[in-house]
Amino acid sequence: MNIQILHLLEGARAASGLTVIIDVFRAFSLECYLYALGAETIFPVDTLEKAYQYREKYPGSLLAGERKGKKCAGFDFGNSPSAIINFPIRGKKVIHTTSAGTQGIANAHGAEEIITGSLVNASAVAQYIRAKNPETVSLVCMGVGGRRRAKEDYLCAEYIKSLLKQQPFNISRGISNLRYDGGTHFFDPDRQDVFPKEDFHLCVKYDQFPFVIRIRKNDAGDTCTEKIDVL
Ligand SMILES: O=C(O)[C@H](CS(=O)(=O)O)OP(=O)(O)O
Repeated sequence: MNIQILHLLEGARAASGLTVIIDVFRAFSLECYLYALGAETIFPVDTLEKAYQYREKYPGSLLAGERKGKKCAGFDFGNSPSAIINFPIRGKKVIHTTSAGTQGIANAHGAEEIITGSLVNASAVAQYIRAKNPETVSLVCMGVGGRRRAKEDYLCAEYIKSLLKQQPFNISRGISNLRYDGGTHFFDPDRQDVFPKEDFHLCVKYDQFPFVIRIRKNDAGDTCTEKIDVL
């Protein structure tokens, strides 16, 4: 198994084989929490226009996501896991657009298969890959806005790689360091309305979900996701 770690939007475009689009803060952590709360499916989209269009197309659906971290106009919620915990999600379709994570999915044209990656389901991702045993695995770290590298996504990629290679890895120490490099904005008192510290804690609870999120097309040909239990 050839494992490559790629970065940002250009990394998504270069990805091949079984591709894991990684976004720890916060897109794919949020999606795991949405599925854990019973979401029926999630539509990851790149543009706001498509998000609003899908809301019309799929009556009763919810809109989630951000631009510059902030909830978009007319959306039901932003990109914050802590904000959805008490929201009635069960059975809902959720349309999700973000600056980095969902852009990675939209740009991974060369991938054979796409799943999402985050610390909260990292072991499940590794288990899924091991079971499939593909020739090539691309771990794509989406970073900040898909344009600037971020420590948390690289940490997640290295962790998944270590699990695949069955090599020791100190994930707890890596997570402790994120508090000071990668996740500092969650501890800025002036930005708690957009990046609450609860989100940091929810996004770094590693290996809590025993499922992966796989990208597929629905009957209408729209890109959506499905939750696959693996552990
Ligand atoms: O909402 C987030 O945490 C980020 C904003 S940005 O990429 O740091 O500008 O979006 P995401 O797509 O989840 O990385």
